[in-house]
Amino acid sequence: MLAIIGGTGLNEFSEGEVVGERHNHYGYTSAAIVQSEVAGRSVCFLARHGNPHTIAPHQVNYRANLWALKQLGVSQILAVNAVGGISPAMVAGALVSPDQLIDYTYGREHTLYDGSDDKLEHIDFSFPFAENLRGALSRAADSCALPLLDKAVYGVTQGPRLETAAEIDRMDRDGCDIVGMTAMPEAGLARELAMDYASLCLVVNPAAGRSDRLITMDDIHRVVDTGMVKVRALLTAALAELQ
Ligand SMILES: CSC[C@H]1O[C@H](OP(=O)(O)O)[C@H](O)[C@@H]1O
Ligand code: HPA
Repeated sequence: MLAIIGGTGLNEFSEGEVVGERHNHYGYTSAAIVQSEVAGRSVCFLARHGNPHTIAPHQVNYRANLWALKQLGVSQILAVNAVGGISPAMVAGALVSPDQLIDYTYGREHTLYDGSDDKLEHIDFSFPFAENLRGALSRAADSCALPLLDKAVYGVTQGPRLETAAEIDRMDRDGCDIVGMTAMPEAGLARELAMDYASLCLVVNPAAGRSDRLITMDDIHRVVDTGMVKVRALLTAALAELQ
């Protein structure tokens, strides 16, 4: 089974049946998980920030979300993320499938190996995003004639505030191309649970200090409104690729 985790601007993917439990031993999932048929396959959808969108990125219960998806038999996750653009190619409106990440978050419940049982594994995380899913996204982008940038480092910040210009300069020096607040611990937990995970990012603003304007939510929402139409088309085509 494949799951889509929607972020800013993607609260619903399609109508469907509520499945699974909202509560597990990690607490409550962000929202009910909804299952439906898309492109001839069964897909689960979970709204990361709740529906309506009220949960801040540092307060998302990533462990409950990932655990609940695993219990439903999910083995592949396509995550949707709104991000800021750092490097010049990452302009507002661009679609990006990152191949690497750097985690700048802190204080989040970021692992299932928390001492609550006797288990401990040090998972390999050299390549955080699954190549089979990234390949499907690239083929889907070709079939929809939608440009998709498939090499980018996603820097994950704590939020919910946006970054300072100096923080973005530092992230640029570190090699980050895009910045968001949610890919970790989500991607790490997916790996701990042996689920393939890839991220489809929509660049919704130039990162702090990367344009001559301040960042406003109005500007972001304008990009989200048009960009999510492309995201939905690309996801639907990717699901067909993954049959
Ligand atoms: C200025 S919008 C910030 C918000 O959008 C992104 O969320 P998501 O990855 O769930 O689409 C970013 O990480 C922040 O949480
Ligand atoms: O500029 C940003 N910074 C962090 N997260 C974001 N999510 C969308 N835009 C941004």
